Amino acid sequence: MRVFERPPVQEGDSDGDRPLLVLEGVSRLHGERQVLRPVDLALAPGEAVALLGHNGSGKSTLLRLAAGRDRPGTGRVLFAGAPMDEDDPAVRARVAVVGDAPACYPDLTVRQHLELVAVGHGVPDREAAVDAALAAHGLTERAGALTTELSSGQLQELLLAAALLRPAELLLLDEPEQRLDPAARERLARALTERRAAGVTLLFATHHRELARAVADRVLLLDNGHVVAEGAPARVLSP
Ligand SMILES: Nc1ncnc2c1ncn2[C@@H]1O[C@H](COP(=O)(O)OP(=O)(O)OP(=O)(O)O)[C@@H](O)[C@H]1O
Repeated sequence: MRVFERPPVQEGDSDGDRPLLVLEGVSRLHGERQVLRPVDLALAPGEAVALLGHNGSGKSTLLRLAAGRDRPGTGRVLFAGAPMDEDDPAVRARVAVVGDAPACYPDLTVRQHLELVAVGHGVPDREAAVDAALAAHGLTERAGALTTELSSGQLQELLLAAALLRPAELLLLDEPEQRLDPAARERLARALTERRAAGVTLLFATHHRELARAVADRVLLLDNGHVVAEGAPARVLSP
């Protein structure tokens, strides 16, 4: 069943058609094993691309390289025309990442964690923005809980809420649907389609085809480190 409808893509901004994120011949070896074959990928501003593939096919590897969290064996990653550098404050201000390792402040409550993110990124009308983020991610009832007291699904909601609360031009998400129940997955799909409609560029790995269909303009199918198919979700993903 088709659960989510995708809104149309908005017109691009003044950067025109210049890609926001480019991977040029990016590959990765682990020891002797080539876990990612050379990949070329360009994301236009406002484009949403989903990475799909079996466990171990190379999705997280590609995302870590795209985020500048890992260095490619060959090739290079460019963000807004310059080499991707995750330590560059300008890049940090423009790129939000939810990786495969949860990172939270253990001594803060859920609300305090989101407030800190909001302060750090200069979110306007902070209190209302935090309230909206709590509601959008099903966390209103848990606002006063310590982050260490959350269930694994609630923790994932918090990581997503923090990434989506702050302004970002590019969102890099590794299996954002992990540990979420069906209602939370629907909230996630809504939140991502809203960001996409607002012109945010998205690159995300997922095992959930419905999420890819709902959110992505383009899908890359990975198999054993190779990109084996690329195109519109309706073409690449079987019904
Ligand atoms: N640090 C590492 N050392 C050695 N091999 C690694 C390392 N990290 C990843 N790999 C290997 O690289 C391959 C790709 O892993 P990756 O995590 O990118 O896959 P994935 O598509 O994200 O899988 P999943 O869907 O299970 O998250 C796997 O075979 C994995 O074992």
